[in-house]
Amino acid sequence: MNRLIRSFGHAIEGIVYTVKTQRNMQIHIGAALLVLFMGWLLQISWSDVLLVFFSIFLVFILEMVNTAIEATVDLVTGEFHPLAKTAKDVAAGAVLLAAILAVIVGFYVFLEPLLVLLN
Ligand SMILES: Nc1ncnc2c1ncn2[C@@H]1O[C@H](COP(=O)(O)OP(=O)(O)OP(=O)(O)O)[C@@H](O)[C@H]1O
Repeated sequence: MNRLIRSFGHAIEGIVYTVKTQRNMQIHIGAALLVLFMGWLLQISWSDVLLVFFSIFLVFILEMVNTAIEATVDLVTGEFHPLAKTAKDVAAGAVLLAAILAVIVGFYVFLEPLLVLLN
């Protein structure tokens, strides 16, 4: 049980580290809070809330994996290496893809209620 609690503590440390040190993560959190507030204002359906949560968490998760890969690469080498570049670029690309998906979901969920509100 103690081991389980310790693992949980390490996981929380990882989340806190990412939020504290990664500017992109802070931007993702700001954007997520804004989107959730908009969802509340526009009274989007529960299934759309779920969709929004999935996209938000996907971006958070990949930003954390990206941070882990960056730390690992920096641990292994401080020198310029084509494989280090590949590892970091691919990880960053994964975050970008998740962010694009989040924008697509945003359009799908918010476009209609926004148009209704504006009319
Ligand atoms: N050791 C290295 N060898 C080769 N290229 C590298 C190396 N370290 C970084 N790069 C290149 O520089 C880019 C930026 O790397 P860096 O470690 O500064 O990430 P970052 O800009 O802090 O990323 P993020 O904004 O996601 O935190 C990488 O995507 C990669 O193209």
